Amino acid sequence: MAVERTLSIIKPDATKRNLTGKINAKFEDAGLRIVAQKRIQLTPAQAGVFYEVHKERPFYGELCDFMASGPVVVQVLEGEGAIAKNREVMGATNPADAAPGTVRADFAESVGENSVHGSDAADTAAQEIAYFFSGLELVG
Ligand SMILES: Nc1ncnc2c1ncn2[C@@H]1O[C@H](COP(=O)(O)OP(=O)(O)OP(=O)(O)O)[C@@H](O)[C@H]1O
Repeated sequence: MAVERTLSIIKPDATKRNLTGKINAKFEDAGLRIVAQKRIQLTPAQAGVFYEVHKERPFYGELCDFMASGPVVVQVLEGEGAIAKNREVMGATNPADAAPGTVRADFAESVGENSVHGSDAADTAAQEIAYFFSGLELVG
């Protein structure tokens, strides 16, 4: 399987509860290497651009406000099959459906405030990484 990179976000509900280290431990234990990482505060408009694909969904406004409600940690994870592996470690969108031991099963508060984001495909991963990181910030 090819080595891939994926964009991960530790969302405001998780940074607020000091869960960054525990979530990163799950990524690293699964063989994902954190090759770039920074803590930033998004504006609702910046969150809106990131989640543009969801703009027709009823929860779009709520989602943008939530993503701007506190700091997020944006990070690039690297490893074999990293995109699918990260989504496996994250668990289902709704924590009630997430498999035991996943980030969302252990930490998410609701379907909206669900602790993490992860890219869903190679093309979106490339776009999402470029939204937050410059080439200079990405070391192998
Ligand atoms: N019914 C809902 N009510 C409120 N927020 C929601 C709802 N469904 C999804 N969301 C929010 O929108 C995000 C994107 O939804 P999507 O269906 O793409 O889930 P996902 O692919 O598991 O999550 P992500 O894109 O964050 O990795 C979710 O992670 C969640 O924060």
